[in-house]
Amino acid sequence: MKGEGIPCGRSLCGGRDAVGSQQDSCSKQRSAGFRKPTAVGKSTFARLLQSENEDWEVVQEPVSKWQNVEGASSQQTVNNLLQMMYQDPQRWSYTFQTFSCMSRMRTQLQPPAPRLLRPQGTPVQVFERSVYSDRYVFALNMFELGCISPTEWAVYQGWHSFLLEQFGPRLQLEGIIYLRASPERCMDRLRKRGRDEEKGVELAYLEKLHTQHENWLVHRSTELHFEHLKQLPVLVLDASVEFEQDVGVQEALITQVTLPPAHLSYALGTSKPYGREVIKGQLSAINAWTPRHPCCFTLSPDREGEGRYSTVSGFVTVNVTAALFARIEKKTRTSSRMESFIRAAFLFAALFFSTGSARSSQQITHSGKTVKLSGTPLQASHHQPGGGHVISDPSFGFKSSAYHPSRYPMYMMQLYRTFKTGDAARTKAVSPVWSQSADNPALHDSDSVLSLIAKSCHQIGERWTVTFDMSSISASDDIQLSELRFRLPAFSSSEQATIDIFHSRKQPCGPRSQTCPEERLFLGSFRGVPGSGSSSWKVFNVTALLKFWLHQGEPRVDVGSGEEDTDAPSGRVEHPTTDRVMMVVFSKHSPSWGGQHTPTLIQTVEQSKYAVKDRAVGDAGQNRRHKRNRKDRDRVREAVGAAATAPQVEGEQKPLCRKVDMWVDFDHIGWNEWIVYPKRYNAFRCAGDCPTPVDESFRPTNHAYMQSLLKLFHPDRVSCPSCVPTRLSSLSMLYYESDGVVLRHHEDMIVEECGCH
Ligand SMILES: Nc1ncnc2c1ncn2[C@@H]1O[C@H](COP(=O)(O)OP(=O)(O)O)[C@@H](O)[C@H]1O
Ligand SMILES: Nc1nc2c(ncn2[C@H]2C[C@H](O)[C@@H](COP(=O)(O)O)O2)c(=O)[nH]1
Repeated sequence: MKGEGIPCGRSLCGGRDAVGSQQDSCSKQRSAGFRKPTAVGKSTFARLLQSENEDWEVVQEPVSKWQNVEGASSQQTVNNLLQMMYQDPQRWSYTFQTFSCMSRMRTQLQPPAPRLLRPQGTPVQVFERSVYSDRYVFALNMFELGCISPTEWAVYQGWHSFLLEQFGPRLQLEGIIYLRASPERCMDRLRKRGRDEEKGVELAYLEKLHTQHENWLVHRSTELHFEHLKQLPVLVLDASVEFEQDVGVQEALITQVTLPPAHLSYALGTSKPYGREVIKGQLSAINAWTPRHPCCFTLSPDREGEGRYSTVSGFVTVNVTAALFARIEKKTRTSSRMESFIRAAFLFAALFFSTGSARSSQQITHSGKTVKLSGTPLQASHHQPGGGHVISDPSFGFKSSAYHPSRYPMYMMQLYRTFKTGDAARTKAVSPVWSQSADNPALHDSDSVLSLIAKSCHQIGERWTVTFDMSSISASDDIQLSELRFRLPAFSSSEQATIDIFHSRKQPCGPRSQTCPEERLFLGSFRGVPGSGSSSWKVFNVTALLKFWLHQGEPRVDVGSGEEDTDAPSGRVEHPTTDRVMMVVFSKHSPSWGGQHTPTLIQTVEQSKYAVKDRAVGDAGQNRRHKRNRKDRDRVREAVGAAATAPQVEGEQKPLCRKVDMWVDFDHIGWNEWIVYPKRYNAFRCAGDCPTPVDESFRPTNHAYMQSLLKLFHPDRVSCPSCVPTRLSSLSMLYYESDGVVLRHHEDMIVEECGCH
């Protein structure tokens, strides 16, 4: 194993070649110029995170301490251990790892900054690397390179395990963010940084470090010695993108870190006393956020026995940051704010990598006891040359991307996030945080939010014309609020603007037609003052205008050819629309408006052009899909709660009716391309026998009770009552519909309770 895969041009551990067999093997296996790797952009990204939210504290890696090792008295000679390690790795690697690990330990143990201990807020500590990367990346790497001898490695591991056990939960993390970029990209950034000590670092070394990170965080093949670490959620971000200057990419990355799991706030925000089962259910809901990889938040065994959690005061409701790291804690047990805060410690484990992928998850700590959350890939975002982003399969780079070609509307992601966080009572309320009409009570009745990107936007002097395809808004939508939003510098700098709004839908056209006839309907016009307010989004309430058009209006029809630009008057300026000009419609589906019922998920799927597109593939595709579906079904089956699927030992009593896990991964059912969030959720299901006679705890109907009595007295006459869902809850989903993205609540998606009926 030692030195395996290491380029061996020159010795990495130069200078010690002649010292014994261990050193010999080292010198043979290591390539020359081993210097330090890294520079993926951890510090840069960490600064970004910190600037995003004042509740976040980024604790930097103590590199300066390594560069200036002070003697016992601070007057003594100062040594640059980092440089010594790079210059003579064989001599200094063990010493370096001892020192780096101790300094990391100190950093992780230090109390959070006082500003984080305010009574409000949801503090999160973010560490640049940790005692775990010290061992499972760097020290291991040095050992494999032969720069640390087997004896040194054994000694290192001995004290590392001992100390970590001693400090226990104080050193535990709640999540890992793996910034992933190719070794080549890291090399570029390392050169750009131009640190003296790193001048001799070669690509081969970065590649080796890359492999260590991949083994630990992606392939999960590194042997770990701490149970909690095995469950630790890992969010992989594509750090190869140039995010330093690009606000859009920054937003996309930050959103991935902070996007909350579905139902998190619900889980943490209600005010009833919690029983263990309730907590479990809530945790499962939180887990819904973590698609793809089984498991996540579970109660640790030591919590199981307790049976009852505290009231709501025992919970910290976290806003965005809670997404990754929520710590359930009981105020009655915690003596200080410091103990009770949400210590969402990230480890910037990653440094040097190839194309990105994402896993995310978390661990909740409750006064030293832990509830673990392990995770799944989040969407990784590629920056497109055109300035937009596409969301691709998180495992891109390893398997084919499934991405939606259109821009992933940041606004909707934020709205989803806000909505989830504010979904305290799992009502149908839509959080108005992102709306200027925040105090509009009508919003609380909305059950869907549709965002439409303008098809075009142009300006002639003070007159602005925006065109949307409104076909996805139906008369049965009871519009609660509609906002026209602009984020265009030219618009913001205008003193006055007259805005004309059009609806237009391209007519179906022949396969060869370039220009299809286009019918434009004039919705209305209004005057506004864009320059007011400091927000970058200029928002206008167009609810009345849209309602009028939908229900009473006699729209003016303006038939165009699709080539209207040709006779455009001079002075006309076209503006970009993606993420810049949009209409957001909050509505409630009302049968009274259109005589229909709220669309069921089945109707939604049937009407979805994405789903239709999927069905339209030819026979070959069909066959492939069938095969895949079979595989997927198998996978789904695997994901179903182990307890429920475990084979029954003959004669052993079957478990009684209860709720068990049933993970629905939208990828596995071919819906991943149109569902944005969640990618996976725990729908639960009911499994087990109904006893005869059935008792109250199974919430039987009278009929079921009678049936169970009959079964008791005449076993052959009737079957037992069935174990079925007796209470279901809704799931909020963000998905593409027509040309927009919609946030909608679908009823009866999650089993809350099972019983015998
Ligand atoms: N996403 C990025 N795009 C372009 N340059 C970057 C990016 N991230 C970091 N850099 C640059 O790369 C160099 C190393 O970044 P730094 O944040 O110090 O890395 P690390 O903390 O991981 O060692 C710096 O010069 C920084 O300006
Ligand atoms: N041999 C080790 N080198 C390490 C360790 N931790 C960090 N480093 C190196 C890598 C860089 O040269 C420098 C700091 O890196 P950043 O990329 O974070 O700026 O220190 C270690 O544990 N062992």
